[in-house]
Amino acid sequence: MSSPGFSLEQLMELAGLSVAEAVYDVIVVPGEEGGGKDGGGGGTKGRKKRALLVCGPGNNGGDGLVAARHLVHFGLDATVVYPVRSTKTHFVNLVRQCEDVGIPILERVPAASSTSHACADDDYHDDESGDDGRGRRYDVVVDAVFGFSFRGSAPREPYASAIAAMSDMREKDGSVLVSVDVPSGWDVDGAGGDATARGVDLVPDVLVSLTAPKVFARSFRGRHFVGGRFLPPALAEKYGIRMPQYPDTRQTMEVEIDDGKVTCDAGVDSEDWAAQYQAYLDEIEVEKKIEVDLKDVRHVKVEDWSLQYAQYCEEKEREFFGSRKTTEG
Ligand SMILES: NC(=O)C1=CN([C@@H]2O[C@H](COP(=O)(O)OP(=O)(O)OC[C@H]3O[C@@H](n4cnc5c(N)ncnc54)[C@H](O)[C@@H]3O)[C@@H](O)[C@H]2O)[C@H](O)CC1
Repeated sequence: MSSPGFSLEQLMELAGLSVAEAVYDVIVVPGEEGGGKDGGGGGTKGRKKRALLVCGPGNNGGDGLVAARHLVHFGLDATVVYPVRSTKTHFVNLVRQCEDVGIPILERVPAASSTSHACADDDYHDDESGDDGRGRRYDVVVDAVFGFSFRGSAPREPYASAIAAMSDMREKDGSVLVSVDVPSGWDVDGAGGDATARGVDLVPDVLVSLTAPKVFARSFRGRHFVGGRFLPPALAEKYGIRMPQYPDTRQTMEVEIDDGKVTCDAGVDSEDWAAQYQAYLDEIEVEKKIEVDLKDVRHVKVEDWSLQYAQYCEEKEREFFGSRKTTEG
């Protein structure tokens, strides 16, 4: 089988673009002040919509950096929080690309606007802390702290505080909270409630699943987009991965998973897709035939993802056909 041949950089660019598209759809209302096609996402009338993107140490954080840049191109005002900067060249470049379009890079999540002026801690009023001192309210906060490689019982600092601060902004400022791939601190194979039990109090309004929804998403109750339109159809077909039928040029589509039932109302063949996707979920749950679902692929290190993915598929193919020969023969 030939490798899909994508580099991590390419996948991340497409993933981040999907996130930006979903964020735009959620917060920019056409015709409203500061939104809509006539004025762009930032609009020429009213103030620009403001996005705060909180980026973690891994590739989930990279998706956030990419999304920030696209949001600026879409006309929004973006600010990035990147507490611990990766020294990998690609990430250094992503930060530079953000700075080149005027995105401030902060080290800490600013206090919610409703508390910032009352905050006794003067740290909150210097550039290092992140608060611009104007009690700025963000229309949307993007949680790109941890994705599918989050491990352990609880997030370590500085991320535990960053996650708590995002929740605070949602509660106190009414910012829309959008999580990238997996809400930070949630168990990718568990249910959302598990996180609360572990003291992670983050409940996003919106989830953008990349490539395919992970297991926890069955219990997610907010708005749910699937993005990351890059899996070659032949590969998806060969391994039974039901991909969304993205409409026209869209990078995302909105879906609904309600008590395990998948529905979606966007685009071409969406009804077929919903049925197929439901079958896929059932299949991976019960049959465990060729397990090339993304739940397993996530254990592959994302660096050199495409090569390892191809090797993984080959291995599964050998296992499947090998065992079938033994059973049949
Ligand atoms: N689906 C796709 O095809 C693509 C998905 N992408 C995104 O990549 C992330 C997964 O990236 P990865 O680098 O493997 O991991 P994370 O970003 O989730 O985090 C790893 C990072 O976090 C640290 N860490 C883990 N647990 C803890 C903890 N308890 N406390 C503190 N720190 C922790 C760990 O040390 C690492 O530094 C996926 O979800 C998508 O968003 C790609 O962009 C490409 C395509």
